[in-house]
Amino acid sequence: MATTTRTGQPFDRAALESLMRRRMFYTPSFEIYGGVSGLYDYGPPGCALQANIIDIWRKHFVLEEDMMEVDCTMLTPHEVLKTSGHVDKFADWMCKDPKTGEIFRADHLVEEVLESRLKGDKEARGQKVDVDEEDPKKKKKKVKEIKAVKLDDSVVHEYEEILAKIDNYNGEELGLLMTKYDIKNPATGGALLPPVAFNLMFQTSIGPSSNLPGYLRPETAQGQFLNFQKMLEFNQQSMPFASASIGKSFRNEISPRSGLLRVREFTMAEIEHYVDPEGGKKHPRFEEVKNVSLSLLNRETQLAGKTDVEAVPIGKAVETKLVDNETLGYFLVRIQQFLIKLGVDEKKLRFRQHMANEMAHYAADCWDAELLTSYGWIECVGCADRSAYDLTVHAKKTGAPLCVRETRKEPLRIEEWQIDLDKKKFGPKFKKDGKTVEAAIEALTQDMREKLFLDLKNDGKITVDVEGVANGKVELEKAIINIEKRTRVENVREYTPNVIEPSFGIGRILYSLIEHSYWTREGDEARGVISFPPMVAPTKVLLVPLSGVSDFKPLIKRMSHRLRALGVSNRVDDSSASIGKRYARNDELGTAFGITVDFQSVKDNTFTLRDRDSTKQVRASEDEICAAVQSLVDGTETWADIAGRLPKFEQQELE
Ligand SMILES: Nc1ncnc2c1ncn2[C@@H]1O[C@H](COP(=O)(O)OP(=O)(O)OP(=O)(O)O)[C@@H](O)[C@H]1O
Repeated sequence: MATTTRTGQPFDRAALESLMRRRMFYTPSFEIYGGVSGLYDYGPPGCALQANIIDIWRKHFVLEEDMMEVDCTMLTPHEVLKTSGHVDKFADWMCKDPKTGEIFRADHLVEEVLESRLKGDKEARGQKVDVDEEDPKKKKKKVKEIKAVKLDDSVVHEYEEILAKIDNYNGEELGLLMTKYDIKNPATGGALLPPVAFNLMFQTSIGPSSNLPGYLRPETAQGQFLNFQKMLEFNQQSMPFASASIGKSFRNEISPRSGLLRVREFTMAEIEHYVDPEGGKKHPRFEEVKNVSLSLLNRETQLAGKTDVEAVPIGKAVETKLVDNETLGYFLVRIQQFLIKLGVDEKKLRFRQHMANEMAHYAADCWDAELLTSYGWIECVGCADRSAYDLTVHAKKTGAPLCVRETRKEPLRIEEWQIDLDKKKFGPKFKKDGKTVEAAIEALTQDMREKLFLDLKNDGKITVDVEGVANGKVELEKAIINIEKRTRVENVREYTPNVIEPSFGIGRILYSLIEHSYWTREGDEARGVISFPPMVAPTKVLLVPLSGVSDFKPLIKRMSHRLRALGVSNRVDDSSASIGKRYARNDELGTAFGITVDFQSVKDNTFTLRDRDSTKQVRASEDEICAAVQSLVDGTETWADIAGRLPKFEQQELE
């Protein structure tokens, strides 16, 4: 997809990809062995960038929202993921070419084929066509592959509608689409088998005896749910509260693609915010954010085959029930604020609501924060209201009380039908079936009890359906059973909290942020610049001695030491390259500032400080420069503030 940089230039993905490789932001894993698709290693700038993103995430969420962080294991026993539903349902649809053995992810294949036909239609109508490919050779090939075939307007509309809701189809529906639109192996034209489910979890066995099957976790959430009771206790039984976790997750993606955007091992940061389901899932801090507008792409728009977004203040979105509740709305705003703090381009951010089929059956509402990149709109954060599903299924399976018990302010008086059994007669009558019969009686609904009360009154005996006993029915006489309406006083309220879950893919955010921050500075040769906010930049300061003169060395050493003591990362470039070249090399890495040591520095201990984006410089004393850098990095001042109060340094020829 053709996108533009922050300065309005056409975005050149090939140039950025080459920069990423050259400067080792990230690189394919096991490359000298030929690599494995969907696995990447991060190099020094990538690691520093990721660490800074995670650091800001911790401050923005864990610290600001007083969350409880946990670090749970990645190895997870089969039983846990069976209970959560992942063993049966965590799957994508794949289809196989029986002739070549090639495997395609069904929804991606339908998407690609329809998109390419739409491109062919554009070509046939003489319109400009974008080709999504970083490798120039492959790009040329792809352009050649586009067949200029004009489609009927109605078919164009159908294709657009399908593409707008491509995440909404199950395997059967994808199979029908493939038949209806004659979708085959794009390379050979060979017919494909119907889509089958492929579970995305990596299976393993824990321990030497291989009798404890397990998986590498596909998300961090389950570990958090299983610790719910302990965390509630840690929080002095007080609700609402949230846990948070950062760590690796693993998914055996059918066709990893688009660099860091679809990989098989990635860092996730997830929050599980537990809320009382009664009272509309209010959030105590909603008032603070209610006027913040978000760009929302709602479900109805997508169902109509459109992608128009609407800017809506979250207060209004919750009031009109477009967003299900305050807590979900609060987190959508906090997610937006976090992404903008990182330096994401606000114009390339939208929140897309999940369609009914796309959401898990138990979810009340779900929105994805999507970022626009040259690969199209990419889901970077999912934010779902998972209702009480997870805690309920784990509690049911294990018997652990994953619920909240609260003393009621006012005791609750409940009128109800109660049943008493005369155990002395009941036991001998039912013998070995006693427990089964008792359980069936216990499980009778209030309506049923009322009916049985009348039967007992009128006939002196009742008949109860009991599964697992002969005939499936038992008879009980007045002498054994008594049914009465009584008042029960409940002092404690017991409920299973609902969960709002914001789930962040750190790699997707990191890559999208790099795309949003990258541009090229025109000059003798165009040079890449990555304009990360100082707080996010992998390295904050580049220290450059004007030349190799030995007088500069102690000053550089001292400055580096001082900055380190302030917690400001810095690197020295004392190579023989020109100052301009040295700055340019670091602009590519996103290094926010440059400090130059020159002859004047030796004389009066003043230094120049250069801003990466504007290339403007100021000159001031060592103390002033260090203080300025610190406030720029922690975000208390901007470059405009610094340039406004420190003397300008005009010697641009240093560039
Ligand atoms: N294969 C992957 N590679 C990188 N990040 C991923 C991958 N799968 C999921 N994520 C990240 O984890 C977040 C939460 O996961 P979630 O289960 O909601 O994703 P998903 O809906 O399965 O994603 P998709 O539909 O793109 O496969 C996503 O928003 C995304 O940022």
